[in-house]
Amino acid sequence: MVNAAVEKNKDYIIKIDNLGYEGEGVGRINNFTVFVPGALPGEEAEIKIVKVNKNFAFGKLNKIIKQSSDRTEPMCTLKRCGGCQLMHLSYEAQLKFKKQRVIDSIERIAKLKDVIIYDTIGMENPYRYRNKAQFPISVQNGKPVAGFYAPRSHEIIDTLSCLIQDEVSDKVMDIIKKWAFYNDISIYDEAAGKGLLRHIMVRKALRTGEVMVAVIINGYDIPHKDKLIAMLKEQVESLKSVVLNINREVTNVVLGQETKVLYGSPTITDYIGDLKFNISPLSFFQVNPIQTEVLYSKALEYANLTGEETVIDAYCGTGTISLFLARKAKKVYGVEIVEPAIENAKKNARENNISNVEFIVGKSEEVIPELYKQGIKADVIVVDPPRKGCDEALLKTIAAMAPKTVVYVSCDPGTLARDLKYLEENGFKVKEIQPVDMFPVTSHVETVVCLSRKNPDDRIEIDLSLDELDITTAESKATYEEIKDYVLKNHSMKVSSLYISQVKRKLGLEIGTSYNLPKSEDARVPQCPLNKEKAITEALNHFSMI
Ligand SMILES: C[S@@+](CC[C@H](N)C(=O)[O-])C[C@H]1O[C@@H](n2cnc3c(N)ncnc32)[C@H](O)[C@@H]1O
Repeated sequence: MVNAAVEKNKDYIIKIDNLGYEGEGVGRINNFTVFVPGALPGEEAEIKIVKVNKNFAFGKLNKIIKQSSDRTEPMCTLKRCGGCQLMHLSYEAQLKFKKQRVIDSIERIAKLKDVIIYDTIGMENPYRYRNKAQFPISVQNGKPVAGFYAPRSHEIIDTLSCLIQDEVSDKVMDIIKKWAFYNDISIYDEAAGKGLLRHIMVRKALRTGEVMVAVIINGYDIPHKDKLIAMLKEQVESLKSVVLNINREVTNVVLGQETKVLYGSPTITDYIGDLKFNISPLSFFQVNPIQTEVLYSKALEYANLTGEETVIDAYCGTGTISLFLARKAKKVYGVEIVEPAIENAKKNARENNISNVEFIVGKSEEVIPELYKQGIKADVIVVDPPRKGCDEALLKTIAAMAPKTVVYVSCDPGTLARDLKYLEENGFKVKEIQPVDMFPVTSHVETVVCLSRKNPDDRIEIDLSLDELDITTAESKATYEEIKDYVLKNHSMKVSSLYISQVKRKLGLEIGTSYNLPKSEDARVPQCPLNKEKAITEALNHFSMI
């Protein structure tokens, strides 16, 4: 693309002003925004422009002319892996960056001023903290490779040792690559949708040391499985479970719905605090067990329970937060969409002798309005949604239920700020915000927020009929603007709200009423071209909306 400000393949000198949300340096050339992965604020660098969009460009770092005092030598030797965006930034500066990201979203999106936002709680050792590794597998030069994708690409960077994973995952990846190579196991080709071996997942329980290996395949079985099990048993200490996960779909989603046990148990066990949890391959379990204790303690503190409260834990996964809360509350309802996670949650409650908790399978935005309809009103509601944030139907129900406290646990400051804005406008006050570093050396930020009802004596201050609650919506909540930004940034194309609506409707997602689409696809209404449809579909995938 020709652009008056910058030219592709040309070298420039740039001053970096700040860090973008994905950890890239951001500066301006001729008043035009340029993202430079690897560059830091305060640095002056020589870069080559590698991509030019209408509103911004990407530069490749050639040489640092003036270095930031926050720069550190990354401990990892992989230069092009897209896994850790901030390893070149001192840990102290990473924590500041994460706090600033939260402040920016709260001010820019939620438009809230004078909110207490604490410093990010970091880790003593910000390496080897993950309890779950999940790598795609592919073939390069005739050999299997596994690792993160290079940034903005589907090229796998073969990772012999990943410094944010437990050492056991390095060992398991090596064993499976060797087993696949020597036994001529076919490897999945993403473009063709053919081949057997797709992904490897390794989970290790921090406290018990138990290890689970999941082999994700585009098929129903693997040849030479006895050899694989023998190799794993011989070399992996505390191997508790080897499973096959069947994923025959042409999709970016890693795990399929069907799992078969090849060896040992279908679950592994770990502890958070003194609570014991069963974890199955499909269930969500926080990946940083040390910081999970910090996060949950904060959530419990914010819930401020006396033993008399009815609590709802929306998006409860395997019931971890629910069980933490149950010991201090009268009754807890946990709601989660993944059925095996709810089965684990029920088992977890039994094994921890906790009986005042009820787990319900379903979408929070459908189940919780239904509970409200049945007359159940929570005193405290905890939400811990995926990145796309809370569905509006759930937020409406929270506003109608008017609990005295809402605790919002979030892994995306943008959607968090959007939802806080809604809650502030509908009866709640944001009291304080605590970022917790769950994902050191990456650009991801986890936050826990305490909100209280603005008028504590007026329980139902929002006149909201249940008919208004769109409890059937399956639509998640990346905004149209977020989808447009994604498409612009990744495909250099502008897409209209109309086109997004058309694609969402085609995919069976509901459309916000404000777009007021015609009942039939009138020939006079412009139709989304295929290339834009593909880009929008990718964005919807990215935001986990499909
Ligand atoms: C960020 S995780 C939180 C899990 C749990 N609170 C924890 O700390 O382990 C989000 C969870 O929401 C679940 N989920 C996603 N969409 C959902 C929905 N619409 N309704 C209920 N649960 C949903 C996911 O399966 C996942 O378990």
